[in-house]
Amino acid sequence: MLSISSNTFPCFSSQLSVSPVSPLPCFSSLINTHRLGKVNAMAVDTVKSAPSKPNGYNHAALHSKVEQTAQKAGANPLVFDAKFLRHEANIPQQFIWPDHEKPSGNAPELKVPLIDLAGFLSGDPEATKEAAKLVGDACREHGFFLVANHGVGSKLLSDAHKYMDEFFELPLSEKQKAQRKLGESAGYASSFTGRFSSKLPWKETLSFRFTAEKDSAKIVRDYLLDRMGQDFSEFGNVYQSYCESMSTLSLRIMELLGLSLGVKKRSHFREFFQENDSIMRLNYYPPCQKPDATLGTGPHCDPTSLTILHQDQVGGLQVFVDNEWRSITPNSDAFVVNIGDTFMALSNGQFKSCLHRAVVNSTTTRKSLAFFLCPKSDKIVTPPEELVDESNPRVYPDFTWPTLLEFTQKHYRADMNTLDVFRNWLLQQQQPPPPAV
Ligand SMILES: C=C1C[C@]23C[C@H]1CC[C@H]2[C@]1(C)CCC[C@@](C)(C(=O)O)[C@H]1[C@@H]3C(=O)O
Ligand SMILES: O=C(O)CCC(=O)C(=O)O
Ligand SMILES: [Fe+2]
Repeated sequence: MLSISSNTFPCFSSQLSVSPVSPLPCFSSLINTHRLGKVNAMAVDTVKSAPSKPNGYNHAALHSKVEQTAQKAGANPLVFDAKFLRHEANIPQQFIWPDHEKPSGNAPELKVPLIDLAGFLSGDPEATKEAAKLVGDACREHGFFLVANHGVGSKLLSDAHKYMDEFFELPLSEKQKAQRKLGESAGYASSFTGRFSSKLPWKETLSFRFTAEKDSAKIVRDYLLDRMGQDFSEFGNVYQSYCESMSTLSLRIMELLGLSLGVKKRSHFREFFQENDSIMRLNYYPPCQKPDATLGTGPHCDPTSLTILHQDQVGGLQVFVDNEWRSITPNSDAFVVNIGDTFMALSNGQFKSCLHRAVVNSTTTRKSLAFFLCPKSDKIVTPPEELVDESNPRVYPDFTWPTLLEFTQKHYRADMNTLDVFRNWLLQQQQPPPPAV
């Protein structure tokens, strides 16, 4: 029988009153885990949720207390070893999501537009106009669309899936050579057992940084070789090429987004992201014997700018539209593209960063490859002036991506309210201090 006694100290309890730059360390006592040893927890909580987005999802119940769990030297952390857990009839309590967030039955399909990029990529003006219109409609409605004839080779895609399988099938100790450290966004994580102490996602992830800057030409390859050793040279080459293709594709999509928003210079957003500093993430969802009790990835809006996702044939991605969860049917010839919070801010709120999640199943491992486009660190996230006027005043204050990234890695577990909470926090920082007494 699983027993957990979590005794977290609310380090930060008052609303919007924390500095995300210097969290106070605060330790709680042991959490006993299902034959998995013990973990010492550090609860770094944070800012509470701002008023929810008007999409009908039950935000009220989703208070955004972040519990980030740190390992204290000498303690055995909770370990998510899918080799064993995939067969367990009873899953550890930490993976059981609250009732209002549990996946419920069948999610009807969401028909998102499939945009054929062939004409646009070859410079056909009519095809470009048509693609920009479809993209614009989808982004104003929910922010999700598919792209086909995207120019990414099928061999590169199948290699990316093949090497991903090989990596995640390695023994846990091998994968842990690339262990992700607390507060960092790169590395291997078996669930987020060292980071959160409840609502754990039923997944393993491998994340790494990609930058389009010329002097970091082999950043992905070098990282993977450095962490995993020379045997990973082909793995490194494949993911270096994959990220380069994703960066190129996302810049083309940025041009379409510029056209559909009607900005004066159609290359505005393409240029903004030219030297992007992005995150590549491999999501590996093992089977789970209690798929209705847990989630592979919890409900969230991506804090990043644009996500380009390739999901395998298993299915599990769901989007919250018109008050219900809807599924996006896998299509191996297409990428799923979605707007993230940072682009929502860049479009002055016109394009939606929509709530989504990934469910798991009891029989089949599922994989998805997510490229999260992010601006270079010094770029100010501010909408072009033509998107701001008297009837469309500024919705979000200026910020830079590293500030939002740090917010999600250290202070606020990304969910459907990240952008609102972040905006309120930024606005609060800008208030003059109260007069001295
Ligand atoms: C900047 C990021 C944080 C997350 C990875 C990228 C973009 C999406 C974020 C995430 C997927 C949103 C859901 C919660 C999260 C913790 C996860 O389940 O993976 C988020 C990622 C993260 O913080 O690691
Ligand atoms: O696996 C999926 O389909 C979605 C994953 C996701 O939303 C994410 O990694 O941000
Ligand atoms: Fe996502």
